[in-house]
Amino acid sequence: MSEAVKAAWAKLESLAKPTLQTLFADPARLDLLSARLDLPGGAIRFDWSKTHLDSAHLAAFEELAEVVRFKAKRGAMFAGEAINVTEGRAVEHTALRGVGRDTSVEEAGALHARMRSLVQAIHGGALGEVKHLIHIGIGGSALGPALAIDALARDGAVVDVHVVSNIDGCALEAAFARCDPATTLIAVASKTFTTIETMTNAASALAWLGENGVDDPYGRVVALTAYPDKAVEWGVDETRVLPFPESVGGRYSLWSSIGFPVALALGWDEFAEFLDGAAAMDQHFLETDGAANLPLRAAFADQFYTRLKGCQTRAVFAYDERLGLFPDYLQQLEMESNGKSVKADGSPVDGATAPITWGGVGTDAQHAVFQLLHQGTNLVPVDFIASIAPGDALDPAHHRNLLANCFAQGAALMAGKDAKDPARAYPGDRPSATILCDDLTPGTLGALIAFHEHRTFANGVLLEVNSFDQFGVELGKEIAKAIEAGSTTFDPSTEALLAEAGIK
Ligand SMILES: O=P(O)(O)OC[C@H]1O[C@](O)(CO)[C@@H](O)[C@@H]1O
Repeated sequence: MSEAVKAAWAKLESLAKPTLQTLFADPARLDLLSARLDLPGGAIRFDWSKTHLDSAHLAAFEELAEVVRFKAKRGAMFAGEAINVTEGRAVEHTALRGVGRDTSVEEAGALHARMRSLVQAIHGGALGEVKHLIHIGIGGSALGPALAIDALARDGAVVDVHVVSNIDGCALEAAFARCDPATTLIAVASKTFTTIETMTNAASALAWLGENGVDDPYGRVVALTAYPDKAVEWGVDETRVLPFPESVGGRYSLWSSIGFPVALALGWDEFAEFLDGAAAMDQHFLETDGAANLPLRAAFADQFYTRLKGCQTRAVFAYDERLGLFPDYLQQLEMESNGKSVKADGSPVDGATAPITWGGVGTDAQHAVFQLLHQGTNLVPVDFIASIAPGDALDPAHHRNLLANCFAQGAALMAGKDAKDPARAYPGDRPSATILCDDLTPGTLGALIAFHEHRTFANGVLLEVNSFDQFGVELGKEIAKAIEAGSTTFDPSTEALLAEAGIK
C-alpha cells in the first residue's frame, strides 16, 4: 500500500462515527445522501441516509478514490485498455451498451445486429414452431439470463425459456419434463465453450431431442460463445453461432449474445430497452465525479462497513418477487469479482476485500432471517430494493403492504427499541440503504444491474484488486478432473468419500 493510500485509510479510520440517530439531527442529511436518476423506463431513487456515511466520510473516501486513481482506472476501462492485468484483457461489457471505445462499440453493434436477425427469424418461424428454449450455461452464462427472464418475462413470454446450469441431471430432467422436443430449441451458452457442466448438459439435450423424434438435433441448437470456431467444430451450423468478444467477462456477459434467451423471450425492442437502461447508468458512472457518482458512493458505503466496521457480510433483500434471483446474480458478480487476497500488482491485500453477499426476497425473509439482522451479534449492512408500481394486478393492498414492510424494516433496523426485558430489546443503529424504482421495466432492470457492475468495479479500485479474473475457481475443477481420470491419490478423507460413493 502506498503511503498516500495508507494515509487515506488512516484518516477514514480516525473519523468520528456517530450513530444514525445522531446523524439525522442534520436536517440536510436526506438531501445529502439520497439521489434520483431518470432513466429509460423510469426513475430510480437511491437512499443512503440510513447508513453511517456523513459528509466527512464522503470527503475522505473521495480522497481515497483520488489516491487509488479511480478516475484514471475508470477511464482506462471505458477506453478498452487491458485493465484485467492478470489475463492481459480489456474489459468491454459497456461497449455492448454503446458506451466505450469506438471500434468496440461498432463491433458490438454488428454482433447485436446478427443476434437480432436470428431472434426475429425464429419469431418469424424460420426454424419452424418454437415454443420452448432450453438455455444451457453456468455461472455468468446462466445467472444473468435467468434473472432477467424471471424478472421481465412473467406475463406472456414469446418463447418459454428454461435455464439449466447444474451438472446434476435432475436440473436438465426438470426442463425436459416441461418441454415438447418437437418445438424446443437448445441454446448452448459458454464463453469458453469448454465448461464441463455445459458441454455435458448440451450433449444430453441433443440426445434427448434425437431420442424423441427430432431428425436433426444439431439443427435445433444455437451457440452463444466467445469462441465460435469451437461451437462450429462441436457441430453447430455457423448461421446459428452468435459470438461475443473475449473482452466481455463471463459475469458481465448478459448484454452480449448470452442475452439471446432474454431477447427471444421478451422480443428485441425490450432487449434494446434493457441495453439502453444500462447505457444510461454507464453514462452516469463515466461522467459523474466524486460522491455524486452513485455506484462509487455505494462502494464508499460498502468499504465503510467492510473495512472500517469489520462486517463480513452484506445482505440484499428485493421487496419484489420478480427479483428473487437478484441476490444469486449479485453473489457471483461481487464475490467472484472481489473475493481476492492479492492486489492487481500481486502484493497481499491490506485488509478485508469482498464481504459475503447474501439475501432473499421480502417479505419472506422477514419471517426467516431478519431476527439475526435486528438482534444478532453480526452487524449486517442491508440493501432494500423495491418498485413503486406493483408487478401484480391483485388488490392494491398487496403492494401497499409489501412496500410498508420494506420501509418499516429499514426504520426498525435504524431506530431499534428499548425494553425492560433484554430479549425484547432492539439495539438499533443498524444500517440499510434503499433503492426504489418507479417500476421494474427492461430499462430500470438494465440500469440496476449496470449500477451493481460499476459498484463492484469501484470497490475493486478502492481495494486495488483486479475485479476481472477468477483464478480461485480453477483448483477445484482441476481436482474434479483428476478424480474422473482416477490417476491421483488424495488425502484419506477424500479417498474414503470416493470409495463410499463407488467412484474409486
Ligand atoms: O461461460 P463459460 O466459459 O462456460 O464459464 C462459465 C462460468 O465459469 C466461470 O469461469 C467460473 O468457473 C465463471 O466465471 C463463468 O461465468
